Amino acid sequence: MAAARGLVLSRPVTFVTANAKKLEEVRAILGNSIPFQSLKLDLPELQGEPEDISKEKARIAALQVNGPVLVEDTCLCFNALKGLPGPYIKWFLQKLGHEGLNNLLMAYDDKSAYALCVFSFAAGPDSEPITFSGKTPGKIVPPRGPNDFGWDPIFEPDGYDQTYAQMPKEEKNKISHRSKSLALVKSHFAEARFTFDVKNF
Ligand SMILES: O=c1nc[nH]c2c1ncn2[C@H]1C[C@H](O)[C@@H](COP(=O)(O)OP(=O)(O)OP(=O)(O)O)O1
Ligand SMILES: [Mg+2]
Repeated sequence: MAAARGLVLSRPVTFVTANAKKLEEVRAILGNSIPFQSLKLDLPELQGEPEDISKEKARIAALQVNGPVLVEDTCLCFNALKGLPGPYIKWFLQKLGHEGLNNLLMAYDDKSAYALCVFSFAAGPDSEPITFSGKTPGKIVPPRGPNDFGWDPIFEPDGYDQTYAQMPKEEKNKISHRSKSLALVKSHFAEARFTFDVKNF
């Protein structure tokens, strides 16, 4: 029955990430719009363009899970640095900290930046992943607010006088790179009329 209406996923989608904070936000943003389970795996990451990195994560995840997966890769891109650190932000943050990231822009007047989240969905190990990108523009500022998620304290989205870290979670989740990307994932699932074979869950 369901098969005639669209692609049937015989298993729930597994969101694969090693980052508990990402998972928390994805849960809050998706609610029960897409049933998913999560798996904590630190997937290897290619170097290159954000979409390619995200797609490759999805391929590896789908092989490991042997079923439908969602993954995402998040970038923080400084316009003065032509988009860097971009996908390498994790290592820049780890080595330089918030202050060092601010210092990278010391030589430039342009402190503008954007947060980019690229989700990839692979229906299984033999399917080509599809990507969904969400971008939120802002600027890099000295850290303000709680230091509990990555570079949130140094990213002030355009139109706000608070950093991501200072904003209430619901507010961040309304405007974030992650929520914009997930909005596209949701509409893809709605349009593709994915149905879930519930008895297999
Ligand atoms: O909304 C965010 N607000 C602040 N910081 C954030 C956000 N989202 C990711 N981040 C941090 C985590 C990591 O330092 C880097 C992205 O790297 P990225 O490879 O995508 O994340 P990850 O390795 O922590 O988890 P995963 O296992 O899903 O790859 O930026
Ligand atoms: Mg990662």
